[in-house]
Amino acid sequence: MRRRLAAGNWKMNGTSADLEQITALMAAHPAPTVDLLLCPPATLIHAAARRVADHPMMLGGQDCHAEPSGAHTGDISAEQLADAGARAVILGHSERRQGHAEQNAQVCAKARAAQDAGLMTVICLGESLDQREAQTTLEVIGAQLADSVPDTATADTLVIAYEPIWAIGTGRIPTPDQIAEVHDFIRARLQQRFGADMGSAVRLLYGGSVKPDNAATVFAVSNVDGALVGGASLTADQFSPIITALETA
Ligand SMILES: O=C[C@H](O)COP(=O)(O)O
Repeated sequence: MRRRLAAGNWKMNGTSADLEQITALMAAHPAPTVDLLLCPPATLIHAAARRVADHPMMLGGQDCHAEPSGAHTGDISAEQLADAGARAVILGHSERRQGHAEQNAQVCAKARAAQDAGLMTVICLGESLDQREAQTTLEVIGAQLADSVPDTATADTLVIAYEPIWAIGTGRIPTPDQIAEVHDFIRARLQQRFGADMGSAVRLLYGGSVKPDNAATVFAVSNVDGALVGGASLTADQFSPIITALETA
């Protein structure tokens, strides 16, 4: 039985004043029955970690470098994220793939580094609108999955997030059938590659315009074990009902 996971990605949003949202979220969910992960900007991880000390909420980074240290100005290593209090890291988000030209091989190297640092990895996959319209979605997802996920991944350290690029921040969301098709495909590919036990244990998140009013519909879909939420994770008022929908799904 996979434990569900509600993950929030603040992207490049938030300053120390927004730590109050984390406090409010913990107050609203003192004993969550699903796993919670919040990925604020790196500047807030340490302070956030102090706030969540006595709460099961996990904190995560939004990217890491593949090397543990060195001359990489502006980058952050997985070890540094862990040292700041992170227990997970998002990797291969489409905003990194597009805005920083990240390739699958880089994502894979980062995932290995994150695993070495003891971090859970949330590896993002997703097709563009052009790719969906050209009916190459499964081909694209299959290639990203094969080349972004390291052979050394384990069920405890690997989470996959399916995020169609055209659904991110647009208010446009795939139909339940479209989500099911991709999630079932990812599940089958994981089972083929890693065997039935591990392939069945890896959690699969959907991401892209998840909001309080559509969360229950998304969570009812086959092989959806939770969500990676962007905009609606920025405030406790918006994120809390999504967490509740997952708890009651
Ligand atoms: O990482 C989160 C996703 O990019 C989804 O963002 P969104 O919920 O704002 O569409």
